[in-house]
Amino acid sequence: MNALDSAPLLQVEGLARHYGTQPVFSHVDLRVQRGEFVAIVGDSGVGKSTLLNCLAGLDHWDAGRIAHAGVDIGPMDEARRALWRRAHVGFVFQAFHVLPQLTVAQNVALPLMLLGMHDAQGEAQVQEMLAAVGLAGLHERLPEQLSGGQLQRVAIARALVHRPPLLLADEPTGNLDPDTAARVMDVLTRQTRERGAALVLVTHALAAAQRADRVLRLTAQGMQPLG
Ligand SMILES: Nc1ncnc2c1ncn2[C@@H]1O[C@H](COP(=O)(O)OP(=O)(O)OP(=O)(O)O)[C@@H](O)[C@H]1O
Repeated sequence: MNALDSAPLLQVEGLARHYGTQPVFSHVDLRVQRGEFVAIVGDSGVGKSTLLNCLAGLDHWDAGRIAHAGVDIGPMDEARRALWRRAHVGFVFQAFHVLPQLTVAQNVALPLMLLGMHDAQGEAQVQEMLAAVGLAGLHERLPEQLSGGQLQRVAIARALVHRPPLLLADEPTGNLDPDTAARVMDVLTRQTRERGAALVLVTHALAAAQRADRVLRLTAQGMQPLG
């Protein structure tokens, strides 16, 4: 095993972000190992979504460092970061970003298509993922023919289908009834436990946070273990 393989899957040191002169957070440190599930809680507006966007390389930060498997993503230019994100990150957003003109199955297959992996094996992964989130019979439907909770599950299936090593989820069970929420959490935790992904989940839902290995609270001063 070389030094990069033994590095934490995600390592954040001294991260700080502000909007104009308004600080959002500072001194954020975080290490997440492969196969580990970390939940982040915190008051509304404290910067949880902003932090997740930084971890995905979708937003910039003003101080500190983010490394994935030992690779610093700070110096990467936009194009390189986009390619890196496509292969390495599965992101479940609060807004679903499901493409309205594509069917459910095509939406889920999108990451595989972009990675040139949409072959027979890839299509099997699409079907497997749709079944895992409880959408097996709906693959030919268009997004406009789905409920909010079903759309959320399409977004989750799409985030996981290419088996990325880092999963970032922003309130993934926010629009779901308790049974469906539990099922979605099953899918996320299985991907973490069985495939060794690292999962960072932002949530206000106690049921989701209780499944985590660690729960951390984000405040303006940084991140602390809860309890
Ligand atoms: N484009 C922007 N310009 C200025 N301030 C912003 C901008 N986007 C977000 N903010 C502010 O940054 C802070 C962090 O927002 P963020 O959405 O990350 O919080 P959050 O903890 O995820 O909130 P919630 O739990 O309500 O979703 C908030 O106070 C918000 O008002």
